[in-house]
Amino acid sequence: MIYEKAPAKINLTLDVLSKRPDGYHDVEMIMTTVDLADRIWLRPTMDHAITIQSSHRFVPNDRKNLAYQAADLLRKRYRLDYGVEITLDKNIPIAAGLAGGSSDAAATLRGLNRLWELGLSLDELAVLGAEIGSDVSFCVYGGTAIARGRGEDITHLPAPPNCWVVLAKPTIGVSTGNIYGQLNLSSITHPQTERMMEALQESNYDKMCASLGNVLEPVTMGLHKEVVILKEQMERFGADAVLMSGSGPTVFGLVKHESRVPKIVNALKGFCQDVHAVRMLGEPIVVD
Ligand SMILES: C[C@@](CO)(OP(=O)(O)O)[C@H](O)COP(=O)(O)OP(=O)(O)OC[C@H]1O[C@@H](n2ccc(N)nc2=O)[C@H](O)[C@@H]1O
Ligand SMILES: Nc1ncnc2c1ncn2[C@@H]1O[C@H](COP(=O)(O)OP(=O)(O)O)[C@@H](O)[C@H]1O
Repeated sequence: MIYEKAPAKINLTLDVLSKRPDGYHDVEMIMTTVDLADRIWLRPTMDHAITIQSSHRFVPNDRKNLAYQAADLLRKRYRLDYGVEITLDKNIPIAAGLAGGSSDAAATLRGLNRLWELGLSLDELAVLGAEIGSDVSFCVYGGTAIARGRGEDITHLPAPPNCWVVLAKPTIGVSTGNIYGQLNLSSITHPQTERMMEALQESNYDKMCASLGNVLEPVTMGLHKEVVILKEQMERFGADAVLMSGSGPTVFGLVKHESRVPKIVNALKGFCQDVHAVRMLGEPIVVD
């Protein structure tokens, strides 16, 4: 039995550069992993089937599950007929902008590479991951990186300065495709991606806070007032800087001083069920 941890990501920046002929968008986004993770167990079976067991009733247990698609892709690409039972212990909120499904797929690729002794590098797994979804390549490595192309072109960056991350997800789901579809490219205020990269190089917390930006935030906020309210509340209760992650609806707040975290968490819990206070992970996943 193989165990893998599948951490969530947040977007420190998210810029959209252009719409592509294939329907996707060219993006430029800085992502980092946080210590909120799904747990995945991979158990070999004799029946040549891929099965999914999940602790969460809204997670599909068939081929719609991104972890299933990861196993299926490896089996087809390397002409294998091994059976595997994939058990998912979900902790990352679903359809939240935190890449939970993508991280499960990435962890399944890493884990099956070990279980089936395929000898693939992380770079090779990241290329395969791009066939499953735009965020899977980043999730194969974890850590901190700038992602370009449709998200699959990864350049590693230094870990962010240490701080707390308070995550809060309102009880609405958003469709990533719908949010990209409603973006008006001619009226975008681009985030300061270069400045964020400098902040990470310099390990400058204040500069990192001042450089947060996500062009999808106004789109999701225009559709869901809950996100606007949550961001305002997090700022009011004392987070140093607040941004929506990915296509949302999760909002995260950066907090330098640990003593301020309980007050923010308790205040948010009054009107939002899904609240987590976690640390940045920041460093890439290490494989033996
Ligand atoms: C917005 C981001 C930011 O990290 O994440 P989430 O909010 O989903 O976590 C990503 O770009 C989401 O990546 P991912 O969730 O893997 O998206 P995919 O399954 O590949 O695509 C879902 C849909 O989003 C749109 N899409 C996605 C990526 C991209 N670069 N351009 C797009 O236009 C397309 O309409 C696509 O059909
Ligand atoms: N392993 C998985 N965990 C969560 N959701 C999954 C998984 N596999 C497929 N999905 C589907 O993907 C959709 C988006 O899931 P998720 O990755 O949690 O969101 P996001 O891309 O916004 O971070 C969900 O609606 C769900 O039906």
